[in-house]
Amino acid sequence: MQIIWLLIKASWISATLAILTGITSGVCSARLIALVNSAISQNATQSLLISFAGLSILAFVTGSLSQFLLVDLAQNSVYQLRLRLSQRILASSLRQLEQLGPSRLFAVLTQDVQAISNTVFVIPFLCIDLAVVGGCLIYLGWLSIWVFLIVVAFMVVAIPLVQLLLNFAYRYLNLARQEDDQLFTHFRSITDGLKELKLHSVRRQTFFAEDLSVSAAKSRQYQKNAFKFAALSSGGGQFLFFLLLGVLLFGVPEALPSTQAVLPAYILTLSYLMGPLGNIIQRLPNLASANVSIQKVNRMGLKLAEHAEVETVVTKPTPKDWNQLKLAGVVHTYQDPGADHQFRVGPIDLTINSGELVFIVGGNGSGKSTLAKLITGLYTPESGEIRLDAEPIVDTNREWYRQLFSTVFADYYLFERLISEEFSTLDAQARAYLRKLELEQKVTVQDGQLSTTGLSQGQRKRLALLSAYLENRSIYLFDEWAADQDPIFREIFYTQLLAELKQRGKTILVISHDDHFFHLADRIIKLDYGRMESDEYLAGEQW
Ligand SMILES: Nc1ncnc2c1ncn2[C@@H]1O[C@H](COP(=O)(O)OP(=O)(O)OP(=O)(O)O)[C@@H](O)[C@H]1O
Repeated sequence: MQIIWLLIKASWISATLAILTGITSGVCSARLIALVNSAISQNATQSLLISFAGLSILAFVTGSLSQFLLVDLAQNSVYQLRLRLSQRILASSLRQLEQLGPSRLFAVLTQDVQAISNTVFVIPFLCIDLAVVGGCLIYLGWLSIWVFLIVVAFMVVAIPLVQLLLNFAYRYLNLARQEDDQLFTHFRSITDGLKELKLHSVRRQTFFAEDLSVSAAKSRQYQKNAFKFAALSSGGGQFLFFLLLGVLLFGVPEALPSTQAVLPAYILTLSYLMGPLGNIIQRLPNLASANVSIQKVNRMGLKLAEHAEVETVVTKPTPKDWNQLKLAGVVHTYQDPGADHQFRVGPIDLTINSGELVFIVGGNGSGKSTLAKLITGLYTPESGEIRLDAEPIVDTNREWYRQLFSTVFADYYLFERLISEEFSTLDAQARAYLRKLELEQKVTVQDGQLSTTGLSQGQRKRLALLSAYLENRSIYLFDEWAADQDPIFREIFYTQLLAELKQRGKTILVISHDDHFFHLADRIIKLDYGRMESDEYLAGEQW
């Protein structure tokens, strides 16, 4: 069971201790049953009373200790799983994550990790139950080896039958989990496409009836089937148990008269066993469901690991005085499985000089944002090379290289926490920029934390610009930054803000469709269908 591995991986010492104390507790419980049997069949003596009291206390202490250890272990393993998975996602290549898609990542991070943590919670109880069952079986063997063999033979037939039913449950849970990925995509459509759905009743009804309801119904059906099979296996287990009692009560005394004396003890012990055995059978479907989730997380984890970037802690300072950033024959191809055609950007040969203001222009879908991801090191070129002066950018220094860039992509994410090299002056700098960006009435800054990000699109983009300003890196990249700005602020951006950055010695790459500001660039690179159509230096000083 993979979930047990999860616990052992969290700490094998605690796991071993928990197992040992759990076994002791189980054996004590079984021994207590044996004592009860003795006390019923003989007279209750002083020594039996002392043993009974001692065993009860030992069963309580070892049982509690085992559960405490397992509770710690269980919670630690869920904690580690959450962190490990998040780290793996952070270490994966951007392209790989784009292909997996946010819905699948989100489903794994929330639903699967939750399913695992819910099941891990019942494992401590399951372990104690298993120990009790084990101890009782040993006692039964000691009472009469023949009856024990009959019980074991019965179990050898009964357990695979129950297991068979559980396998069906397991299969349906797997299908339900796969369908839930699809369902999560529809849930995202509800949250992200709320406006469009509200405004278009036919779209809303079609989406609801043909996408969401279909997916939810499939998931419901799979879950129903899964839990019905699980119920059948649990009920079947109980039925088989009573069948066993019947055989012991009515069949065994006929065949083996010598066992008559131990049968009351047998029946008492087996009846005591029913509780823990029932619990185990009931909890097995939970384990199956957690196993599906673990497989899902592992599969995702493995996939992520396959594409994990070389983890490098950036110790080398980012260069401030570089001269040239060179792309030589750089190519990126989008190879989405299922897509009938590929899109290729490149081969791109391009040299960007330090301090240049470069506009990257071209029609929609010409590859501007892809080129930006290649230049910033977010995409690894599938062929060709990027060099910063003499240094080729490879897997081991790509993380270092990325620290050169401050970006505001078209699909930027705005963090409420600001980061700056100078933490002591961060608030003062941020307030100055808030004034410059005409946001001081809307947002305040305290200890590097923005008071709100709930603003208009254009205002949020200004906050993203503020965040980039504070990072104070060598190269700035703006992907259609001005698209959401009013004409006045658009003008301010092109004529003042870019000029100030240039005066501060920054290299600036601006992806833009605003052709009436193109004359302000030092250089214009035009892309067409993934190729560089032109690279034009503009004469004269515009600033
Ligand atoms: N995540 C993606 N998955 C698959 N293909 C993609 C992806 N992003 C871009 N593409 C492909 O690359 C092409 C260029 O996209 P890109 O975003 O680089 O263009 P762009 O010039 O920035 O366009 P726009 O001006 O519309 O922002 C697209 O037409 C599409 O075929």
